[in-house]
Amino acid sequence: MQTITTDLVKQTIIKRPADSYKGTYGRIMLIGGNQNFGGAIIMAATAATYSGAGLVTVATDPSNFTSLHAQLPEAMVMDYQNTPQLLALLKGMDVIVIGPGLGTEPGAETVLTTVLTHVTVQQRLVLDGSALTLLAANPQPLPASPIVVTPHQMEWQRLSGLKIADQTPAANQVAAQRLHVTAVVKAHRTTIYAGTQAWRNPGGSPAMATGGMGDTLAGMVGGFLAQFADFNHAILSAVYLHSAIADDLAQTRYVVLPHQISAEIPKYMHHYSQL
Ligand SMILES: NC(=O)C1=CN([C@@H]2O[C@H](COP(=O)(O)OP(=O)(O)OC[C@H]3O[C@@H](n4cnc5c(N)ncnc54)[C@H](OP(=O)(O)O)[C@@H]3O)[C@@H](O)[C@H]2O)[C@@H](O)CC1
Ligand SMILES: Nc1ncnc2c1ncn2[C@@H]1O[C@H](COP(=O)(O)OP(=O)(O)O)[C@@H](O)[C@H]1O
Ligand SMILES: [Mg+2]
Repeated sequence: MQTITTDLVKQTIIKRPADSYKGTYGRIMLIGGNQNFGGAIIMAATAATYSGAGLVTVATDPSNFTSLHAQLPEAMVMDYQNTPQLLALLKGMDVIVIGPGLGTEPGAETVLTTVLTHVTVQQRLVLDGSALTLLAANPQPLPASPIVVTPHQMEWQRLSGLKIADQTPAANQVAAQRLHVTAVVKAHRTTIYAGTQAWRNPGGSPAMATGGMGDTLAGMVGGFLAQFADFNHAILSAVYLHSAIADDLAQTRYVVLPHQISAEIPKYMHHYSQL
């Protein structure tokens, strides 16, 4: 297993060409946030936007529109239950993140199925949180698109069938290959599996153990995938930076909040782009 290096991150986060515009940096849709978990999709969308995604659309429960806009006026919104509009907007997306705060009610299952059956091979897909729990409870075929899943250990148990105690690197690798996904198995030391390759994230601390920390990572992964061509390197760089920022903040803080990480992302990306 390789450790993710700063070299990989600095090679991934490149200087922006002068002759570029918002379309250059990707169109991303983040889908989730039911009436109870609006914060999750707000945190994910904030992370995607602060990661530099060019155009951000959030498909969520309408009860979240105002709070989302108060936090993130850069984002566009739509009602995730409006299937015709969802299908129309999905077509133009480069990246789709689904799951943060989506919940597991039947309506959420319908949204997930709509996305899984319409996403194209050109689109990159991030499956997190409730999307993984729904998939595990009711397996359905995954599209041929590049897919990354970002489970915590219980979500990975549900999805892979591996009990937490059995989630060894070798078993995780086999499971990721069987699912045809890149798997970011989150833990104190997160490990990432893609085909025959595996990486270990060197950072992270218990100061990160706050609700929304994974939602923020899912948004960062989506934001990086919207901009950086190499699929796995974009994912690895997002995982690395998420915990690197948290570790720096934790030097003077007992707990690090997800939105504090998002606020730091542009500064850290600038730093790595200059190296
Ligand atoms: N502000 C918001 O809107 C927020 C909304 N959120 C959204 O809520 C949705 C549900 O996501 P979820 O992760 O909260 O619940 P679920 O999938 O049932 O997993 C929890 C179960 O797994 C167990 N467990 C064992 N190991 C574990 C581990 N390493 N890490 C974590 N859990 C571990 C754990 O064990 P226990 O804690 O009981 O010991 C418990 O039994 C999802 O859409 C998410 O995006 C959240 O992000 C919070 C902020
Ligand atoms: N003790 C810890 N050490 C390192 N990282 C941690 C620790 N606790 C939590 N994290 C990180 O926080 C995130 C938690 O993700 P997740 O459980 O999905 O959160 P949520 O769904 O509430 O947003 C993961 O990136 C995980 O690696
Ligand atoms: Mg989560």
